[in-house]
Amino acid sequence: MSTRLTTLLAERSAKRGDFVLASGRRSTLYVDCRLTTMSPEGQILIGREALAALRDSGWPVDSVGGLTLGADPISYAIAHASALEAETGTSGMVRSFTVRKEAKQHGTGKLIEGPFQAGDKVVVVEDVITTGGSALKAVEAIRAAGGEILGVLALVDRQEGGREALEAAGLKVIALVTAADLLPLIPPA
Ligand SMILES: O=P(O)(O)OC[C@H]1O[C@H](OP(=O)(O)OP(=O)(O)O)[C@H](O)[C@@H]1O
Ligand SMILES: O=C(O)c1cc(=O)[nH]c(=O)[nH]1
Repeated sequence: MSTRLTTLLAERSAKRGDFVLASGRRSTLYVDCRLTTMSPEGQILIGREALAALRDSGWPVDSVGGLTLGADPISYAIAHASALEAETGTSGMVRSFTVRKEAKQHGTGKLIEGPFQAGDKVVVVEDVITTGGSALKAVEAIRAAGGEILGVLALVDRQEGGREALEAAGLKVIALVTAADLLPLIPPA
């Protein structure tokens, strides 16, 4: 993990305050990853580093995606980086997709949008893991649609039990940055 990505997350995304989280927990730390993942520099760094982590894992990944919205810019950056890598010749491209929180109520009625295919070997993407509940929701949706889950890739692991919950469900977890990496870089409240 580059110091630059950790620094970007600490400077732009990490906030101290009083926050209610997706799980209903309260926390004095919030990592608004979108401020980093949707920025030009974040897109380049995350695409490059997340793809490198996937390649290092040895997982034969066909596609990446997770529960909208946090996962989306990360998944798309990985797909983009894989296309750039493929231009220089060595590795296969990685498709990206989005898992909606609820199936669309009109049009195609899809829960999973984008070029996901049944039979894909999938890495589930997360921006933040807290309890792991959102990643597990994505895993269920992808399995129900015929995907095979290789593991979970998160930008930030808050180290609050989510990794353990995912591992207990038989899923390997890769995190690019942890709360322990960020906390020393954030000013006290
Ligand atoms: O590990 P968990 O306890 O599930 O918490 C982490 C999730 O919480 C946030 O989603 P949220 O639904 O708040 O936001 P989003 O719609 O902006 O992605 C974040 O993007 C993760 O997906
Ligand atoms: O658990 C959450 O909902 C959560 C934590 C966090 O640090 N950032 C975020 O976007 N969501």
